[in-house]
Amino acid sequence: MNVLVITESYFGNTSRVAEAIATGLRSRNATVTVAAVASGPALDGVDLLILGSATHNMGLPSPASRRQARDKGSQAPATGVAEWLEALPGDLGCRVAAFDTVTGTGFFSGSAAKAIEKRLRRRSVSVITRKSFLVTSTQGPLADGEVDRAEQWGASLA
Ligand SMILES: Cc1cc2nc3c(=O)[nH]c(=O)nc-3n(C[C@H](O)[C@H](O)[C@H](O)COP(=O)(O)O)c2cc1C
Repeated sequence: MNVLVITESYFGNTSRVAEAIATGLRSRNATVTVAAVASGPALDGVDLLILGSATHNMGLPSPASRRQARDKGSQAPATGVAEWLEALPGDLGCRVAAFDTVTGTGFFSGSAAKAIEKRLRRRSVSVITRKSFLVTSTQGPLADGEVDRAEQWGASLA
């Protein structure tokens, strides 16, 4: 199975989760590529697409939230998952899962993965599953056990 994991990460935590997901998938013999969304990854030959993003202002990062992240010291990419999805053709032609990183798990924390699911639903693409991973602050690090949880989630997707 060919898997592409795409990440939008500002302080490295979402990328760390993506690598752990990839480790889990590879343990089940999947072929996995992890790519930053700003590199404009292509979907050719992909069986499973896993989209992951930091949660900003309860949803997907925007130009304004990227500036806020930059003010907090991040190396903010100029573009993200929202823009990448916008540029895609209607039918992605593969299964899609989504994940995010959040600083809280309550309703008011929001979820970038949920926003991804919503955007895809508008174009009649369903997300097979989504998961949130907890960071201890805006800059991280990830909460205890989240890397293991990400690895297990990855393995479960293969
Ligand atoms: C501008 C901005 C807005 C944020 N808004 C939220 C939010 O609404 N909910 C939340 O749980 N975390 C929020 N966060 C914290 C991010 O979730 C956290 O920075 C991110 O998960 C870290 O992942 P990264 O290292 O991959 O960027 C926000 C962070 C920034 C910079």
